[in-house]
Order: sequence, then structure tokens, then C-alpha cells
Amino acid sequence: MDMTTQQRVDIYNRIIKAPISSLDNVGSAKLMATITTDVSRVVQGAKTFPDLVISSVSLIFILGYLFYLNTTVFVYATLAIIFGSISYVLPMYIGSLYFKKGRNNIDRLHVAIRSLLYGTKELKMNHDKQKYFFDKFLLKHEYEVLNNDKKGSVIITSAINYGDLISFLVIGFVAFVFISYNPITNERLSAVIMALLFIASPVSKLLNALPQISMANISLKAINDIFDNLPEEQASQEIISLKSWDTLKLRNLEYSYGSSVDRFALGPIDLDIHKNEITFIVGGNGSGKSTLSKVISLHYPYEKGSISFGSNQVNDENLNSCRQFISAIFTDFYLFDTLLGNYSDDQLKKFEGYLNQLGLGDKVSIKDKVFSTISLSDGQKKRLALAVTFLENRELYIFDEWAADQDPHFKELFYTQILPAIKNEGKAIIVISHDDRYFDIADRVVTMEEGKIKSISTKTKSAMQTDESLCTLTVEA
Ligand SMILES: Nc1ncnc2c1ncn2[C@@H]1O[C@H](COP(=O)(O)OP(=O)(O)OP(=O)(O)O)[C@@H](O)[C@H]1O
Repeated sequence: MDMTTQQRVDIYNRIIKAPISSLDNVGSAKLMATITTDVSRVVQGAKTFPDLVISSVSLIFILGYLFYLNTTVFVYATLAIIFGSISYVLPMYIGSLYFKKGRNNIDRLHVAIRSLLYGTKELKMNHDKQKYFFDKFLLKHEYEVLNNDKKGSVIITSAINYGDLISFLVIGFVAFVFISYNPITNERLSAVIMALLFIASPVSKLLNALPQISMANISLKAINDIFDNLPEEQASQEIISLKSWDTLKLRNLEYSYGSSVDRFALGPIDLDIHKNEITFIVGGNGSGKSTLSKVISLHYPYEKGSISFGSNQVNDENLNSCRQFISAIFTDFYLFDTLLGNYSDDQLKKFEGYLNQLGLGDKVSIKDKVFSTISLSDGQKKRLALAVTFLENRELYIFDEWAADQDPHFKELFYTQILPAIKNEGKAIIVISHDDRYFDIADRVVTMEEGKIKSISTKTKSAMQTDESLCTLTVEA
């Protein structure tokens, strides 16, 4: 496989195997910069190696020939090469500092490009904001990348020309000074000068490769940095069949983000999520609901405690297998334009039924598993995502503020018909919601505050099984 492709495939594999928390920390802009810039720079650097080998071998042979012709000239030429190489170290170092600065600006440039692409609407509406953004961010980073790379190249190129000068100085010294003190035949002198002229070419090729090698070296460090900051999950990639389960048990679960200054700690959390039940997780902004949902969906690796799907306690052997129990629509969900996976014609027909039920029948059609469009309103996109999760037919559904973008009709449909229908299929459902109008459809309402469960209300039925009420259990912090 081509080297560039191989490097990229390695990075893709690392991304898919890395914990979401590490990907969040590295950031998508940095990853894009590495995939688009560093990989090709490293490969360009590596491509100079055959030339370097050929030039080095030529140099060794020509020096050998020079040694055979005249040992003293050989010593002079070798000393000149050594002197040239040593005096080359300083400009090379300064040049590489500029390349490094330029490379760091590429990360910032990618962040700015993302802001330009995603913030176009906001920038268009406010001229001052737009000008400030272009001057202080986008163009600033663009020109800094250019200027730093230019400065680095100018310094190293000047050093290369200085290297050429040294080789001509050596030739001049031998032709005009050396022969005055060391008698040498004309044939020998022309052979020596020819050899010295031939030395100049491989030396200059070796020096010319240095800027590319320097850039490649900096990019290689950036790639290694990505690999160091994206640890591979230790979990087995093999999907094994697990025992069936009725209750998802969270015990003493703890997770935290950030440093000691801006740390947010979740837990300890003790909670049971049952199949055939709808569990609402509610609470104020920043109380930890979404964080808990990402720990439950096995995206954030919990630091303490345990998660068990029935008797299957999550561990490295079954983590990926346990993930296959879950289907989730997070607030930052991604909608693929294709149904990924192998689905039978019957399943695809069912999917079309879901589209109709969700009011998308005349908006989205599907051909060869590709949606006719995903240029939809936010609410429609979420409905399409919901249809996809139905098709996945998993055992645990997690909906993080799914209904937030829905109009009253679809909100009502979601809470009063869709959720009960999923529940009746024997699934476990976790709904993160601020829609207190619909809390009564929940079998269990878990209220969170500052990363902890404040209370759990459970729906109890009277002896006559006719009326239902919520019984609240307050959990001691
Ligand atoms: N990637 C992250 N890195 C560091 N801190 C984070 C990260 N994501 C969330 N937090 C912090 O964790 C806390 C809980 O956030 P979370 O998104 O879980 O709250 P939430 O209850 O879902 O809020 P909301 O109702 O606003 O969606 C917040 O204080 C937030 O600042």
C-alpha cells in the first residue's frame, strides 16, 4: 500500500479505537491538520531517502577515489565537508525552529477554518465581527504559517548556497594554493579537480534534502504526539455473544473531567435501569446528565465502580460486545447519509414505514441504502436519526434531549406513543429531558444535581392497578 494511505489508515484505526474522551481532548481540528498536512510531509521527507542513499554512496566512492589520487587533498576535502556540516547545524536549527512555529500555526489555522465553515452565518451578519475574525484569527494564522515556512526555507537555502561556496573554495584552494606547495602532475591535478567537482553534486543533494527532512521530522513528532494522546482502548475488538439481561446496574460509578481547577466529577452513581421501563434523567444545566449518558453508553471510561448488563459485568473482553446492546441519539449526534450495514429487503421496507410514521415519508426516500437528502431541518434530522435507531433494534435506547427540536405534535408523538411503543417491545429506555410536562410517562425519574443523583422517583401502581403515582426516594449525597 502507498505510504501516505498506510499512514492515514493507521490514524483512522487509532481514532476509531481511541476513547471518546481522548478524541475530545485532542480536538477534531488537530486531527484534521495531522491527517491532511503531517502525513504528506512525512511521506515527502521519506521520499528523499533513496536520493540520500545514492548521494551518500557517490560521496563515499568519490572520496575514496580522491584518497587514491592524493591523500592530502582527500584530508582537505574531508575537513572542508566536516567544517561545512558543523557550520550548517546552526542555520539548520534556526530554520527548523521556524518550521516548528509554522507547524503549530497549522493547528490554529484548522481551528479557524472550522470556525469559518461553521460560523459563516454569524460572521456574515456582523461586519466588525467578520473583520476581527479574519484579521486576528484566520488570516493571521494563514500568514504566520506562510511566513514561518518561508523564513525557515530562506535560512536553510542560504546555508545550502554557503555549502556550495565552501566546495568551490576547496577547489580554488587546491588549484591555486595547494599546488604551489605540493608538486602534482597536470593529469593528477585535473583528476583531483574533476573529483572535487563531482563531490559538490552529492553534497549539495544531501544538503537540499535537509529542509524537507526537517519538516518531515516536525510532522512525524506531531503524528507521534497524536498517537501518544490517543491511547488505544484495551478492549477486545471481537464481538462475543453475551447472556441476556433485564437490568442494567450502575454501582459506585465515578467519572471526572478536567484539571483540579475546573474539574467536574460525576458520581458515585448507583442506579438500576430496567427493561420494559422508561427512565427519565432530569436536572439543571450542567448537572451531569449527558456525561452520565456517555458513561452508560460506554464512551467515557469510568474511573471507579462497575456497569453490568444483567450478569455481564463490563470488562475489557466484553466492552465492545456490550456496546452492541445500545443505540443512542446524543445532542451532538451525527447523521450519516447512508444506512450503514446489511439490511434485508423486509427491514428496508420496515424502515420506510418508520419514515412515514415520523412524518418524513414525502421528504426522504431511500435508494441503494442512500437517503435522497439529509438537507433537513434540525427536527427532521433527529426524526431520521430516530428511524435509523429503530432499524438497529437494540436493547437499550438513550435519547439525550431528543425532543428539544421537535414541534408540539412530534413532541407529543415521541413521549406518548413512540416511547411507550419501544417500552412495550421490552426495551430499556433512558430519556434525558427538560420537558417536565411529560415526566409522568416515566416509570422512574432520576434527578441529578452537581454530578450526583439527588432523587429517584418511581411510578407505583395502586392495588387496583388503575391509578399511577410517582413515589420519590431522595438519595443522600
Ligand atoms: N468535554 C468536557 N470536558 C470538560 N468538562 C466538560 C466536558 N463536557 C462537559 N463538561 C462539564 O461537565 C459538566 C456537566 O456537563 P453535562 O453536559 O453532563 O451537563 P448536562 O446535565 O447534560 O447539562 P445540559 O442540561 O445543559 O445539557 C458541566 O459543568 C461541563 O462544564
